[in-house]
Amino acid sequence: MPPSVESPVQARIPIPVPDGVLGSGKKGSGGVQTRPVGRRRIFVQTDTGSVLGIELDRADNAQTVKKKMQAMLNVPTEQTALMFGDTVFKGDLSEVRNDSPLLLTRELQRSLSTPCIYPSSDVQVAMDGGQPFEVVGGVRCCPKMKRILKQINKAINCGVEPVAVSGGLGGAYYFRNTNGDSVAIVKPTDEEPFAPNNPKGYIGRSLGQPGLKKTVRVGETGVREVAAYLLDHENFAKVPPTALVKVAHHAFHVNGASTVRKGQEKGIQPVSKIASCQQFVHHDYDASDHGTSRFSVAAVHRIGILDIRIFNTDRHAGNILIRNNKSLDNTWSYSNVHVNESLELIPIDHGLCLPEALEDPYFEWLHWPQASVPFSEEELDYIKRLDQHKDADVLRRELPMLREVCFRMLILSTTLLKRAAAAGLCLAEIGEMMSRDGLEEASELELLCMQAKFEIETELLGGKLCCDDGYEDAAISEVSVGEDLHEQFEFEMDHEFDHKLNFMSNDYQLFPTESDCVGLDQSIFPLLPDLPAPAHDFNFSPRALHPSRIPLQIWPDASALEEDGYLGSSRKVLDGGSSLWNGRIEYWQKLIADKKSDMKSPRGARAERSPRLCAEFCPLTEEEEVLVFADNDTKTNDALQDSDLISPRAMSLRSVSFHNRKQRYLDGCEHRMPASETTGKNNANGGSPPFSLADMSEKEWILFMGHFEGLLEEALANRPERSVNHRQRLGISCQF
Ligand SMILES: Nc1ncnc2c1ncn2[C@@H]1O[C@H](COP(=O)(O)OP(=O)(O)OP(=O)(O)O)[C@@H](O)[C@H]1O
Repeated sequence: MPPSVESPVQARIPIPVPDGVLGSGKKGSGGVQTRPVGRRRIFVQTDTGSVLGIELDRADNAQTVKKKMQAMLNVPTEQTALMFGDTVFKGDLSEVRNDSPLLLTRELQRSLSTPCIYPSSDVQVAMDGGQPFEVVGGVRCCPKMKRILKQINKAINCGVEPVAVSGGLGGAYYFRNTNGDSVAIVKPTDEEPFAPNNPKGYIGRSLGQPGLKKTVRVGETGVREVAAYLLDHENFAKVPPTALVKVAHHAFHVNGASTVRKGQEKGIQPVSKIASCQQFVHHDYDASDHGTSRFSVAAVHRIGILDIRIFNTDRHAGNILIRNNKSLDNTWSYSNVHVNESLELIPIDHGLCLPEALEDPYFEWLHWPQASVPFSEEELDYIKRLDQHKDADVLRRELPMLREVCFRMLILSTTLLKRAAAAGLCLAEIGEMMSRDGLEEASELELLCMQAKFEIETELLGGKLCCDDGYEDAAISEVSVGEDLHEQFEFEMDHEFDHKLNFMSNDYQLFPTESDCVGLDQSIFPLLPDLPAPAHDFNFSPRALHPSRIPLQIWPDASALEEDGYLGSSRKVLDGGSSLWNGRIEYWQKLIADKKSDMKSPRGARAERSPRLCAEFCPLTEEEEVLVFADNDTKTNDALQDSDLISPRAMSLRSVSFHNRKQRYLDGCEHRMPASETTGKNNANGGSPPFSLADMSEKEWILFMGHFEGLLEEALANRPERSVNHRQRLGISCQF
């Protein structure tokens, strides 16, 4: 049977086997459940949008599928990969489920400027014999959606046309019932901004390449819309029912297609696409048309809680629809907030949530007064009942085409929400922790993540140091696991990220504050804030981060140390692993704080500024050993803080207030990062390069979350009183 040709669809993948490990598990063998092998139909989509419906036989494998694609669509099979989500099929296809859409894409998608090839206009389009609307993801939880789709199918068969939506950057269509009322908004994935068939001129990238937000790929917003609905338990935030559908209609836009191609002539089948389909919500206006101070606290909190969980990067006012429900008319005041209960807030457009890296989120509500009102008991109870690992499993099951890193993002941000809410933070404070303060600054959350990652890499490497250069050990090779798909995404940001991590390392270890150095001869401190930029030929990857290298790359004349023979002996010091390493850092800080006056010679001072070298010069006393290594022992830490043995600045970094740490980090970047690194080369949206959760192995991810939770707890414990911020924000940002 010849394969039928379909229009662009988004890759759909079979259900992965959840492994239950922190909800972050690798997919099972092949990443999919084993299903009985037999004749199946799959959809294969090229990254330019063309789709083939292919009947799979037992004997078929990745190569035979590629050959069929070549025969029908004239797509080259060389250097292409057949994939869904994170999984790449090299041969066997026995685990692919019926109706799974796969993506055939070029293996080396290195550059955003790669020219886009559009579907050739002579492609024949054929229907697969089904209804115009068929669900391919997310409907199991949504009987309401089934009813809506039934209405639409009936209307389409009666000739009711959809209406193109004029607003927004992507292609969207209101589908109607037989009465002509809009019942759903449909957004085809290949009409997203930058996608090949965008009707508004925002084209130029292939499916799978970084999209409008670099951390969400072109063609992958639809599945996120569904994810937001599935995560909105109890319809707490009122996300309208949403499903992923395969829908065929000639009204859809196909760039470069003739009228005939679009199927407007009799006998020509309409194009079908993969799209998100969301219930149409009757509304009066959106939040950009209305003064926000009359929104109820509860309504704002509900949307805010969702936004934090899903790490929404696109909650602008236009994405909150307002319905004036007169039957609920009830106006009341809380503090300075005058609330009108009749205004119902409905969140829409969640295509840019669950990014593949820590973006700068966008929360329109961040400075609304309602966000500074403490959570209610009901809200706290809801947050407490959230289970990020179960949520990740729900998404794995219902939307297996979502990438693993999205599940990690969900786990990370829900963990933040739960911990922060339990610690008494209000919505605005949690939102602020996630938000960057200006384009170039990292958020508190990013800094926590960077520190957690730094700690685990140090830990993994510290435990493995040995011989030779110590880089090619098991720990490092695990760290280096990088899948092709992630490499594409990381390609452009690796360089910046390397620098950022380096600077962070510098900050932690070799960046005393000015007060530490009062009275010292500045000329003997080449590492003060006017430190020259690090040597650019020292551009190691975070994956190859190695404690013994850290001081070298910022040490202006490291070769001199090598000549003096310091480096060889200092390696021994590191053999004890990260706690020893941390201990040396603390000890070095102590030296800076307590022994300033003893630093007589440049060489002596220089040596004492190195945590590795200080161990050679000034071994710890027994008492100091106890104190310095009691990193996680609060009791001892308290005792340490009270004692005069070590100055406050010499305490563990964990006891340094987070804001100070952030400031030092940012100051460090400012002083040390050359202009070319801070401008123009960052992500497409401007700002700091995002922190990626993708390049961690399973083992690292588990370790990472452990460290992250510990650091988060300490950061929360060290925060200033909430009420102070609360009052300030109410007074400054709102007018009533
Ligand atoms: N569920 C819905 N019910 C009613 N109208 C909707 C719904 N979802 C979206 N709309 C309308 O369609 C418009 C475009 O939708 P949406 O904002 O989701 O598209 P977009 O292309 O992602 O937009 P943007 O470029 O603003 O992110 C919205 O401004 C809104 O008026």
